[in-house]
Parts: sequence; structure tokens; C-alpha cells
Amino acid sequence: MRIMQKNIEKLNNILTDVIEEVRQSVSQDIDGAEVLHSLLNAPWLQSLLKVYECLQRYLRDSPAPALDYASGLSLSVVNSPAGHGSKPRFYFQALLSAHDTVAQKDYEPILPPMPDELPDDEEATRIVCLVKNKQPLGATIKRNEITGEIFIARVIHGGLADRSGLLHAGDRIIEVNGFPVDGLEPEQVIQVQARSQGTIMFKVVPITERPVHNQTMLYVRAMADYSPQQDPTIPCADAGMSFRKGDVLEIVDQTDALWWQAKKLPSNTACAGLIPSTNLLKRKQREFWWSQPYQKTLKSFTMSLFFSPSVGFRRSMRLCRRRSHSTTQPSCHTRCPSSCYSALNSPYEEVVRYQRHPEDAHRLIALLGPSGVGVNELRRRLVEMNPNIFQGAIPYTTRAPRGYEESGREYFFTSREVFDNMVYNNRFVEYGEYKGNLYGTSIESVRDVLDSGKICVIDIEPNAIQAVRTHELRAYVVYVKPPALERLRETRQDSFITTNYYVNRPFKDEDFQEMEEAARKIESHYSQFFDYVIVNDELQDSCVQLLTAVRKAQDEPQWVPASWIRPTAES
Ligand SMILES: Nc1ncnc2c1ncn2[C@@H]1O[C@H](COP(=O)(O)OP(=O)(O)OP(=O)(O)O)[C@@H](O)[C@H]1O
Repeated sequence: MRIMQKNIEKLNNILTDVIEEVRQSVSQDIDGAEVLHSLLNAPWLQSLLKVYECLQRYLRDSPAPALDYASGLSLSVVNSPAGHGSKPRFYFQALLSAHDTVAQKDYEPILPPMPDELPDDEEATRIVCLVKNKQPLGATIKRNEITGEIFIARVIHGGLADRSGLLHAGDRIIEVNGFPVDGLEPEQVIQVQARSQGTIMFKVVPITERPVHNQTMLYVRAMADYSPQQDPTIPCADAGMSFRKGDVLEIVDQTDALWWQAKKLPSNTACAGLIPSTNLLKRKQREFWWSQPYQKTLKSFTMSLFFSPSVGFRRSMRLCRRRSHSTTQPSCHTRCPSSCYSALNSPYEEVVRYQRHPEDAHRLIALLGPSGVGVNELRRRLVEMNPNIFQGAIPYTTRAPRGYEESGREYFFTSREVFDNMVYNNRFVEYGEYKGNLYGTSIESVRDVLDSGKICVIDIEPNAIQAVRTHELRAYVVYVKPPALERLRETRQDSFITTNYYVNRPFKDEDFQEMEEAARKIESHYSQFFDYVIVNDELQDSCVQLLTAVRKAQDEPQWVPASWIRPTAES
């Protein structure tokens, strides 16, 4: 007993040391440390250790059941006059029934005895018996087309087969429930297995050398939608996992070059699902792209991220509203470093959990939404609410200052040469030309605000998202969405819009329809980059939601691109 206590003490010491080490790592911002820390602190791990301790104790004491039939006893208590009317809870009965099964050593199924003498050339086989529950088996199979032999292709992480620890990728299946499977099609094997009730018995020849895989933890944000039910190439649609763009996925197994295993976060399931690997998804996208007629491709291809739904730039920058039917159609360009093209091209973006350190610069708050939805109004109200905390970025322009304007207050007034030079050096988040003058939001303007300790709030066009999602600015992207049409009509009754032709005219129904159409396009192309969505219904509520978003951005852990934390030469 003393030896065991000593061992437990040793174990406790090891755990304390590990937790301390992890704590130090967390303070040094080392990736994954936070995850490990929460793992070691997890109540279930503590419970497991307790179970381990109990098992060790009982191993020594070898306890015997006092009764073989405890559930019968509970029934007599209920049926006795004293117990009349009281019903034992269902789970208590189940517990007693489990007790009786163990006490009676009722371990199904009884296997045939091993033959005394095995021929020398007999392959080592293993009988694996799994108790079926509502979960699928959690393994896929494949057939060797030459020999007709059936093999386990992969074991799904956290599934029934994986948790048994008895079946592995590469094991050859000889029989299922006593039924020889050599030469059958995989679908026929699945049917045999599906027919079995209670338990399934596999006779397998275990793979001789199991490959050793050093799986590294990988988290990604999906940049496209995926549905296994609509993918005819997936090895097993039931084992597949669907995801929407923007979802954060934990990749638990990358052994297979084509099909990874992943869990969607936050996850409450132990079992992973199959998803296409980066290379496979890229290949599918290329094939899809080439198979589509040109126009249709632009409309429906989920990864056509280069398509910009609205070209122009915001009123906040040029102080005049853009209209898509404007005769002086403004053009807008964004700074897009080479890393941005790879981010747009990749179906998954690697992400890490990041929490801003109180001493770090604030994250940039970038608001976007369809024209007229209220992005500018919300930004203005936030700054007005507390100008000591929030500030916009002063834009640059080549237009001449008006009487009341001062350089560095409304705009930085500059020459075309200087402006062109800044464009050439990638110093603009976005810029554009309007009525012969250039306007732009520079990275320096944003940096100045952030360096002063304030929170910089800007509004951007959707195609500038990549220019602010950088290691330098670490933008938190807030999407402002219009409410339903009826609510737009109700809430905007007393509001005005400014167009190229009219200053402050009341909203019309066509403005709302245009806004909804633009919103649909923005969402379908950029929703994977939204960190927070505000439906701008009642203005007061939206302001409160914006404050919540800002607080989350600055004070709560978020999934951010891994390149922000491990910057590459490009980012
Ligand atoms: N929730 C709301 N309820 C009522 N009126 C609103 C609401 N949000 C914004 N508005 C009004 O709608 C008009 C347009 O808003 P705003 O100028 O902020 O649009 P925007 O999204 O910045 O578009 P643009 O940049 O093209 O001007 C303004 O008069 C604003 O006061």
C-alpha cells in the first residue's frame, strides 16, 4: 500500500511539474500550450486518474461480489409493502444489472477454443469482438482488386473501432460474424456487418508493421463549403464530415494524403469525420472550375474569391456615396501582398488560438457591409461615444483642400506623385479614384492610431479584407448585415441616403433591394473572414453589439491566421 501511495505521489509530482511547465509556456505564447494546459487540468483526466487509483487498489484486494443477483433484490424492495409506490430510477436499475453481469462473469460471446496444434504456415489471426451501439463502426474498408482480399482502409479517430484499440488500418479481414469475406465487394461486407445484432465478430490478420505517425496538431479555417453527400469520390459518405466556410476544424489525422480526419470546433463528439486534404480539395476545385461554363463558374464556384461584388469605395473616405450605376464609376484597389493570393487560393487557412496581451497594440476593427446599411453611422457613433478610446484613420487624397479643411484633420492632402509612390510601395489598405482625385486609407494612418494606444475603427470594401488581415494590423472583421426587408422599411423611415445625384434623400424600396442583393454577394464570397456579424436593425442595439464585438476582439481568445503568430517572409 505504501509503495502504491508513493507511486501516486510521484504521479502527482510529475503532473504538477508538467502543469507548471505548461503555465510558463503559456506566458511565453507558445502554440498549443494552452490546449495542453486545459487538457491536463481537465476534470475527466483527474477522474481517470482517480479510476486508475481505485483499480490499482482493487487489483490488490481482489474483491468478490456479495451477491450475484442484486437487481432482483431491488425488485423485491419495490414490491414489498414498505417500498410500495416507489420506483427505482431507470439508471439505478441499469447499474444493478451491469453489476450482475460482471458478478456472473457473463462475458459474451463465448469464443470457440483455440486449436491445440496450428499448422506452421497458418497466419497469426486475431478475433475482435465489438459490441454495437448506435454509433457506426468507425472504419472504412477496401478491396485489393488483384487478390480480392478485404483490408481496413482507415480507422476513424475516436470511433468505435479506434476506441477498442483492436483494429488498425492495414489489417486484413478474413471473416465477419463467421462469414468469409474474401472476394466480396466492400458494399457486401458492409451488408454482412449491418445484419449483425448486438456484437460483431471480426477475424483479422493484423498488419505486421504498423507505420509510426507523428501527428502534429493542426487547426484550420475552412475557406469553402463541403458536403460528403454530394461528393461521389469520398471513400465512405457516412464517415464524411460536412463543413461551411468559416468553420474551424481540428485536423486529427493527416496520415492519408487525400482524406484527412477532422472534428468541427467547438466539438462535443469524440468521433472525427473524413474531409478532403488541402491538395485533394484544390484538385477538386480546379476540376470544378474547368468543368463550368465561364459565366456560371463566376456565379456558383464557392472559391471564386477574386470576384469583387461591389467595386468602389466608401463614403467615409470620399465623403460622397458611390452608386453602381454612377456615370463616374469609381475604381478601387487594395493592397494585396503575395501571401494574400495564397490565402485566397487555399481551401484551408491554418489558424491558432490567439489572445491579445494587454500590453500589445489593439487589434484593428474593420467594419464592412453593403452600401447604405449603416457601417459609417455605426463607426461614427462608436468614436463619438468615447473619442479617447476609439478613433478612425485619416485618409489621404490628391484633391485640393476646401476652405475649412486642414491637412491631417479631414484628410492628408498630398500630391499625385507622393500618392503614386505610396501605391507603388503597397502603403494603402485600399485606394481609388473618384472624379479625377485619388483617395486612400494608408497603413501608416491606421498604425498611428494603434500606436497611440487607441482602438482604430475603419470601414472597408470587402475586397480590402485581405489587406487588413495581416500580422501588422491583426484586423477583427465585423460584418454589418441588413435586416429583413420589412424591418429595413420600418427602421429607415426617417433616415436619408446620399447618392451621386442627391444629398440626403429618403430611402426607396429599390435602395433596400439593392442593399439586400449586395449583402448576398458579400456573404457568399467573404463570409469565411467574418469574425462577428451585426444585423443592423435597431440602431441602439447595433451600437451595443458593436461594443461587444470590440471587447471580444481585444480581450477574448480568437482563432487567427497562424501566419500572424509565426510570420513568414510574405506576411
Ligand atoms: N439601424 C438604423 N436605423 C435607421 N437608420 C439607420 C440605421 N443605420 C444607419 N442608418 C441611416 O442610414 C443612412 C446610411 O447609413 P451610412 O451612411 O452609415 O451607410 P454606409 O453603410 O456607411 O454606406 P455608404 O458608405 O455607402 O454611405 C444614414 O442616414 C444612417 O443614419
